[in-house]
Amino acid sequence: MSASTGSPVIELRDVKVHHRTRTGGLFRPGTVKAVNGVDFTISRGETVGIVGESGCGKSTLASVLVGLQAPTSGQVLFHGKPAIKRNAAMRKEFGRSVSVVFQDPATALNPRMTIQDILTDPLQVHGIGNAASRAAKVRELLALVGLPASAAEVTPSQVSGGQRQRVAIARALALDPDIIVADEPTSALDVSVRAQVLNLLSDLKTQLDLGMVFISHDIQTVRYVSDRICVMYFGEIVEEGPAAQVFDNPTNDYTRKLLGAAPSLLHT
Ligand SMILES: Nc1ncnc2c1ncn2[C@@H]1O[C@H](COP(=O)(O)OP(=O)(O)OP(=O)(O)O)[C@@H](O)[C@H]1O
Repeated sequence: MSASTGSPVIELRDVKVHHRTRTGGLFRPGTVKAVNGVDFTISRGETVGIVGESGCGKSTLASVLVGLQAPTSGQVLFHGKPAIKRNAAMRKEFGRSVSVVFQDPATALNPRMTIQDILTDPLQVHGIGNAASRAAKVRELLALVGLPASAAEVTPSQVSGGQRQRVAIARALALDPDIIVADEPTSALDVSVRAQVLNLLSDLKTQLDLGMVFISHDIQTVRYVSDRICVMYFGEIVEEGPAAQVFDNPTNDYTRKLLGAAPSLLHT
C-alpha cells in the first residue's frame, strides 16, 4: 500500500459538529458532541480508515468530508482553500472531486432507474460529454467494477446485493473523483461477498490513484484496506497512525479494547 503522496485534497482543522438536544437533564437542553475537535487530512493515493463503535461520530465526520453537513466550528479546506465559502464553481468542482459510497446500495440507488441511467446521471448533471461518449463511459465504469456490459440494461433490484454495491461504486467513479468516502460499504452485504467488494475498492484505489476514506465499526476490516488508521471515540480521534503501527502497537486503551473485541475478519 502506498503512503500519502501529495498535498491534501481535504483537510479538517479542529472540526466540531455539536447538536442541541432536549435530553440534557430536567427542563434543560443538552449538547451532543458528535464530532469534537477533529484534525484530519486525505490525499490522493492513500486509504485512511476511520474506526470506532456505533455513535462515535464516524458518519457525521463522513458527511462533513463530503460537504453534506457544515461543521459547528472549525475549518474544512479543499485543496488548501476554505470550502465553507465556496462559490458555485468551487461547489461543482468539490462535487466532482469528492464522492461517496453509502452502506446500503438497496436504498442508495433509485430502484426505478436502469443502471445505464444511474451511471449516466452524474455525467448529465455535470454537463459532461454527449450520448455516445456517456454510453462509452458507462461501459468503461461497468468494466472497472467487474460487471458485464449487459448490466446497464437492468434495474438495481435485478442484480445481487454485491453487484448493487459495485454499481454504487461505479456511480461514485463516474466523475473521475480524487477522493471516495466509503461509509460502512460492506456492512449491509452478505458475508460471502464482503471480501470481493473490499478487494475491488483496494484495487481501484491503486489503479486510479484515488484517495479513500474507509469508515467501519470493524477494525479488522479497516486494517485490511487502510494505509493509515484513525480511531474515533466519543467524537474525537484518540489514536492515529500507520495501519501496522496502530494494529501492532496501539498506544490508546480504547484501541486495545477494540482490537481485543475484534472478531474474525469480515464476519461482524
Ligand atoms: N441530527 C442529530 N441530532 C442529534 N444528535 C445527533 C444527530 N446526528 C447524530 N447525532 C448523534 O451524534 C452521535 C454520532 O452519530 P454518528 O451517526 O455520526 O455516529 P456513527 O459512529 O456513525 O454511528 P453509527 O455507526 O451507528 O452510524 C450519536 O450520538 C448520534 O446520536
